[in-house]
Amino acid sequence: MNEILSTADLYDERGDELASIALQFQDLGGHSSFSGPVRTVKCYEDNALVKTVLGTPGDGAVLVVDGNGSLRTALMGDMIAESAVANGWAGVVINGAIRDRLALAKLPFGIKALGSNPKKSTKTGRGEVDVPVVIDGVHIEPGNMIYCDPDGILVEP
Ligand SMILES: O=C([O-])CC(=O)C(=O)O
Repeated sequence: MNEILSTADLYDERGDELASIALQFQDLGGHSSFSGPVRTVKCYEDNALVKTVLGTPGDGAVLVVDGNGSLRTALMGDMIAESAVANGWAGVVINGAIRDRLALAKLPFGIKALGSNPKKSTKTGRGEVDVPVVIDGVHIEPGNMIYCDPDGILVEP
């Protein structure tokens, strides 16, 4: 995202055309302002799909991971995040937990997540890729634009 245009400025310009996610995510990456077209993974305490998708070219997209809000296992750590950076992803929004906070904070990457847990996720590959997801009542589809900064998250349908 253009660092000058904040989500608050964007909201003032566009209003309720943009959906705002009220859930209070933490900013855990080295970039706290980021935006891009959405791709999605829906999974539950299993991060094999997150790893696979972030290991493919991101072309500036933001991966929205609907982990159903579980804080019991980490859906991303420093290795997966480093691969995402190398593959050109702009960032991730994880409705769930991450781990390796200290390393993630140093990466040139946007990360919003609910919190952290050192416990690994399973890796069975269960879940879905590029399906519509709902986070805190906001419907998010692959291809929507998402704008993130320290104030919050706006989704453009
Ligand atoms: O492998 C995992 O489940 C997550 C992780 O620790 C990493 O990305 O480094």
